[in-house]
Order: sequence, then C-alpha cells, then structure tokens
Amino acid sequence: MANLQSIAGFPVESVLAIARSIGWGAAEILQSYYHPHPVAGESALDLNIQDQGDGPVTAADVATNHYILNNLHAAFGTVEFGYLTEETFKAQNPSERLQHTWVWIVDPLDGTKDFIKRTGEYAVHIALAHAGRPVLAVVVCPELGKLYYATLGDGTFVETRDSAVTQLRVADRDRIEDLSVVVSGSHRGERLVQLLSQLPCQNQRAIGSVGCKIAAIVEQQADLYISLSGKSAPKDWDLAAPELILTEAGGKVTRFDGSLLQYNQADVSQWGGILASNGTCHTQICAQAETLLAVIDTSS
Ligand SMILES: Nc1ncnc2c1ncn2[C@@H]1O[C@H](COP(=O)(O)O)[C@@H](OP(=O)(O)O)[C@H]1O
Ligand SMILES: [Mg+2]
Repeated sequence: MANLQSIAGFPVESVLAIARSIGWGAAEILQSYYHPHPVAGESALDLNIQDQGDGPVTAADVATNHYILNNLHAAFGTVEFGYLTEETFKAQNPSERLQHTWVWIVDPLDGTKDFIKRTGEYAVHIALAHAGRPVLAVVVCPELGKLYYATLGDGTFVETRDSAVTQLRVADRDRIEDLSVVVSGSHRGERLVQLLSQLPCQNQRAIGSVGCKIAAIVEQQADLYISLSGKSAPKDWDLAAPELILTEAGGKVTRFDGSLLQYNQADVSQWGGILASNGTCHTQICAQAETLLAVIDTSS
C-alpha cells in the first residue's frame, strides 16, 4: 500500500505527533469525569446526562469534543481541512465538510453508554480522511492506558503513557470455528442476534465502543467484529479511526458485499452489515453472513 507522503503540505510525522498529543489530552479530560477526585467541599464533576434520541450525551462528550476541535483548528485551520465530529455535526452546514478533500472525523467519546455504566470500555477516535478514506488515525483507550495510531502504508503502533511504542499485527488464526468475535452489547437488533447465533464462530463476547473492539483485535485477543444496522447505524466517527488502526495491522474492514466504507458523504450513517476482521477468513465470513441474512429475512 502506498504510504502517505504529506498532508496538505504538512509533514506526516508532525500531523501524527499533534494528533497523538490531542488524543492523550482528550483521554485526560475523559478520565477527569470518569475518575473524579472531589476535594473537601467540592462535588464530583457532573456528567449531566442528556438523551437526544441518538443515545446519551454527557458533559464529558461535550467538553472533550470542544478540546479536540479547538486544538485541531489551532493546528490545522479551516482552509485546507474540514471537520466532522459527533457533537457538532447536527449544527453544521454539511457543505463546510463536503467541499473539503481533507476532513478530520472525531468521536470524542465512543462508548458513551459504557462510560456511564463504568465498564471502562470507552475510547477517543481521531481520524483524518482524504477523499473519503482514512489515512491517519488515533484511537485512545484511556482505561487501558493505551493509544493506538496508524498512517496509511506505515503500520499500526500502540503507545503507552511512558511513551513506549510497539508495532501491532493481527493474529493469524485461520480456522473459522476458532475465531473469536466481539460485538456490541447495546446495539443488538433481532437480525444481528439471529445472525450471530448461526455463524460457525461461536466464541463471542460483548465489548463496548468500536475503538475498544478493534483494540481487542489488534491486540490478538479477538478476530472479528460484526456490525449490522437496524433502525440506526454506526456513524463515520464510530468507524473511520478504528478502520485504519485495523487495516494497518493487517486486518480488513468491508461491508458484507466486499465494498469499502466511504466517509464524509452527505449521509454519515454506515448502513448494512460490516465485517472487521483479522483478514484470514474475511471473504468467506462475508459470504456466509449474506447467505444467512437472506434466509433470516425470508423466514421472518
Ligand atoms: N447499530 C448502531 N446504531 C447506532 N449507533 C451504533 C450502532 N452500532 C454502534 N453504534 C455506535 O457506535 C458506538 C459504539 O457502540 P457499541 O458500544 O454499542 O459498540 C456508539 O457510539 P457513541 O458511544 O459514540 O454514541 C454507538 O452509538
Ligand atoms: Mg461513537
């Protein structure tokens, strides 16, 4: 895969360094809400949980979104770069991002429900897309103390808070029955439940946040993530950064029909079935999922 030479005139290394630094800063803000240290007379930070129809939003989502966006704006401006973030996209005129070739796609808190439930399974996603495809990505899992990063063609790395860096590759497990599946705990429509029950890989577990699920695959603790939209679908900011982290570690991300996801389109929902995998049985599992769904849909 051709690697990235430069980003709108910025050296790739410096863009990555800024994105990583913003990723760690965002993790610190989230943890200040997740692990409040109230001093005498002061209460813990209030999460101010609001349900806006698309799932809960907390003061931690809003503060972290603000921090990431301010820092990206300060570093990269708004001439060469567009911005698509979970917390600002509704108020935004879509033409601001659609006219840009380079677009930052940000989820300040992926796994808000798990953040509220305190499972520790939440993440920060920062991706840079070029012409609708991710070319640079940072995913931080604050409770693991790990930041995953990737640039197109240069592999996936994990960094810890002491700045130790290790390159990551997906597992080479290739017996379909042995593959371990991670799925959403909270987005499980009846079709997905039926599909999961009929797949040959029955080693399945729920993990919150797409970023944490992909982290489990690049850490070789799992092999597959299956997403199937229902009334709602995952959005660009849920998938763009995790996709590059996985593909640069040797994995694959496609729709069940084999097509690649396109980001920064007019509709930011990613409808249909999506398979993210270690790559070994990807085509076979996509084909099986399509066949199983056809039967599930005719018998329902
Ligand atoms: N079928 C679906 N419909 C809507 N959103 C989905 C979805 N599957 C995953 N997501 C989004 O992906 C993120 C991780 O979900 P999960 O933990 O269930 O896998 C959540 O985003 P946010 O937490 O950023 O709102 C969730 O809203
Ligand atoms: Mg999300």
